[in-house]
Amino acid sequence: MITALAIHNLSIQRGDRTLFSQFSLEMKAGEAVALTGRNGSGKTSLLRAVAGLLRPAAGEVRFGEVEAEEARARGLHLVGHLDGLKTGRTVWEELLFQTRWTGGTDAAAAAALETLDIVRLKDLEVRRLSAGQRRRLALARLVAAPRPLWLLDEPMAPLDAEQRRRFGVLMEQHLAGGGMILAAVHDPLPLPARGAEVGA
Ligand SMILES: Nc1ncnc2c1ncn2[C@@H]1O[C@H](COP(=O)(O)OP(=O)(O)OP(=O)(O)O)[C@@H](O)[C@H]1O
Repeated sequence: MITALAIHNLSIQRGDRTLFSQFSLEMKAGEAVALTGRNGSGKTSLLRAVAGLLRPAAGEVRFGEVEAEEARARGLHLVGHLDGLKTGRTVWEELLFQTRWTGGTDAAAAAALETLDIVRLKDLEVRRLSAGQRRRLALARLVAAPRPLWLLDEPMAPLDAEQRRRFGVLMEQHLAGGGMILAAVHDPLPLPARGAEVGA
């Protein structure tokens, strides 16, 4: 179980540009941090580096006592703004695939449909979903396969007011259960969160 995240002096380069350097942040269980910064400052790149999908030019990421490879394989979820969904599957097929892949049960996937309010979309192809519905499907894996660290890239952006409220409650519950949330946002998170600016 990951109970801490420490990012130390991280630098990220894309092409020949240094997006940011010497970025440091520490978090512990129960905390949320809102990553802010102008478009292109490197928020998405930072989340991908924490998830191990992008190699930083310098610095390190530690997950408390848990070894990085194990933490990344089983201790975190990254929900990006491209959502990572296969558009030809139905909602239920895609959620089952994502849930099994990340270690959740079929029963938990069924419960996640309810939690994210997408039961009636179950048999629809992912390509037919609206942006907000698609995001809710992407977020469903957070509850279908519980993992302590949520890395969220503009999670609320396509959600309407009611769905933002519902997802706010889910985030609160995750934190209350000892989870951590690191979220790239342009609007404030609907819960108490520290701020950290990228590329300032
Ligand atoms: N593979 C790549 N090669 C070169 N540059 C890249 C590559 N991927 C991303 N970039 C650039 O890196 C910069 C940072 O992108 P990133 O998506 O991390 O920013 P962001 O802070 O999340 O932005 P936004 O607020 O617009 O979502 C951008 O200028 C982007 O064009």
